[in-house]
Amino acid sequence: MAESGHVSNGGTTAEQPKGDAQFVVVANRLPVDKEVLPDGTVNWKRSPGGLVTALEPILRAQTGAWVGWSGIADSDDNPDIEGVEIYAVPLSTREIAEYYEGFSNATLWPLYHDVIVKPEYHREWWNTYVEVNRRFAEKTAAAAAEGAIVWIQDYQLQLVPKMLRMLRPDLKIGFFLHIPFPPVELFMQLPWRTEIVEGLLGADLIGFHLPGGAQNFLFLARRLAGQATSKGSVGVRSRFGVVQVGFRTVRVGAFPISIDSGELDANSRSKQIRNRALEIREELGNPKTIMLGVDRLDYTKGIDVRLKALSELLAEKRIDPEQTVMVQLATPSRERVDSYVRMRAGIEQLVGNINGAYGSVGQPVIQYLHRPVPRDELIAFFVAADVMLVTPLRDGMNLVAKEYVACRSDLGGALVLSEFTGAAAELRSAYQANPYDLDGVKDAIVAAVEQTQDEGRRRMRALRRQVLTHNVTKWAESFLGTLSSLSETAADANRGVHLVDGGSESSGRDE
Ligand SMILES: Nc1ncnc2c1ncn2[C@@H]1O[C@H](COP(=O)(O)OP(=O)(O)O)[C@@H](O)[C@H]1O
Ligand SMILES: O=P(O)(O)OC[C@H]1O[C@H](O[C@H]2O[C@H](CO)[C@@H](O)[C@H](O)[C@H]2O)[C@H](O)[C@@H](O)[C@@H]1O
Repeated sequence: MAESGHVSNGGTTAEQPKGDAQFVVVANRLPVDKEVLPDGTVNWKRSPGGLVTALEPILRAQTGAWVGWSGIADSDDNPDIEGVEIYAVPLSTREIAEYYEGFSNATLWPLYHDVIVKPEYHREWWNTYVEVNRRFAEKTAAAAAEGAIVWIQDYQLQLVPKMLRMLRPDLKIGFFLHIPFPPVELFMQLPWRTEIVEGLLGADLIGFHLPGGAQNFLFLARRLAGQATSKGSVGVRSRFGVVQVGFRTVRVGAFPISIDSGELDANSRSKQIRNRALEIREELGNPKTIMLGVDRLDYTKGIDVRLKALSELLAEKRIDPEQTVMVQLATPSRERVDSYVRMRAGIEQLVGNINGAYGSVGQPVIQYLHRPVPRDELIAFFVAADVMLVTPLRDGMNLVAKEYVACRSDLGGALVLSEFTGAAAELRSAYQANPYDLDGVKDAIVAAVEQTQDEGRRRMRALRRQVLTHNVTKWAESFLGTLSSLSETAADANRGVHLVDGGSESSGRDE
């Protein structure tokens, strides 16, 4: 890899225009969604995600800026948000097809999620990914003040750290990956694997949800970028890995994201939500058991897994269709990507098959909504659900699992959770199962349905202890605290760390 310090000496220009933001967040999407009211007026609504909730106060407390795309094709909208400078990066229809739907969501997304569907490798998609990442880097360089802290988010922007460092070596740059970082054998498929690893190594701190992702990355930094790295195990918010890039030291760590658990806990206790939860149960025909799934409609989420498990349990009469209703809330997602179109058809066919076989007139076993549900309604569903089904084949974290737990101050309900979510590492008291083992999933569902009240309360208490003490603010503070405190010099940074020399691409495996 071209050592960034070296490149920056030759490649940066003193005249690079600078902005005034001391803290800059860079993400594929802006923190607001455009809403056109019936009278034609435009309103920009804050996006509901946890990332926005956690970062907004940090952005407002200083001169903060957010660089991102508005989510609309060919738009030069640059919304005004009080307290945060917005730097919109416009994307053309072609760029959305090639950078967002193509390279981000039909190449990287399936590759990083265990190749559940086959990743597509197209050179023109890659070229557009490079172009768009460059545009994000340039916008960020223009927004950031001298010495500012910049936090780049996620797989859509993995080249931005290096591009930005070349433009602005004065910045402190953090990067966080919200999806899993794959095992070496899968990552090696990527024709542009070295460029991606080198792109990330432009950061001072690279964060993953889990230590396993951090360790996969360290191996690849040694193997593909030929850099010396630390070899010991990475801890959670501790024992950071080290990559020595020339005179620069890059830290690599695990920072599991969370939710605004306090706010959800408080909202879910309100009388209005409690009443709505009771109403939902009534509307569903007062079944003994309400099961719930809440997901973006994505093949990684294992919606088919839970439907197949339920179908077999109904066939084996281990679950009574007269006493059970499953609600599946599915937000439309990436609807122009082929694999999503196929998956939606498959899920809707399964829902139809199950209702056809086990439902009765006016009483389907599965109630399926293909649309986002307003936040308060979603909270009421969490409060109403006896069994929450979270069964992804692979998921970086899965915030839904944590949201369910935060909403159960009554200590009711049970969480069935795939082992292959990031959340499984923290939510040990859930009914965990391997989503590829259908019998295991079925047993977990039955155990959750049949749990005694005492057992349920014991498990939920333990889950809530974890979720309420580790909220999204703690996540942001632990990442940004680590980034701000990093030592400037390699000598300081590496004190006591044993580094293993890197091998080049052609030298074969070094372990
Ligand atoms: N049908 C839905 N209606 C409203 N919100 C939803 C729906 N499905 C998912 N969400 C919200 O979207 C977020 C999903 O986050 P997460 O589980 O981490 O998965 P991902 O980010 O991959 O979609 C959660 O905050 C969840 O409440
Ligand atoms: O922006 P979209 O293409 O509509 O997709 C929505 C987001 O999906 C991904 O979420 C991930 O981040 C969550 C929070 O860290 C994590 O819990 C989940 O497991 C991940 O799948 C994606 O990473 C985001 O960039 C997207 O905006």
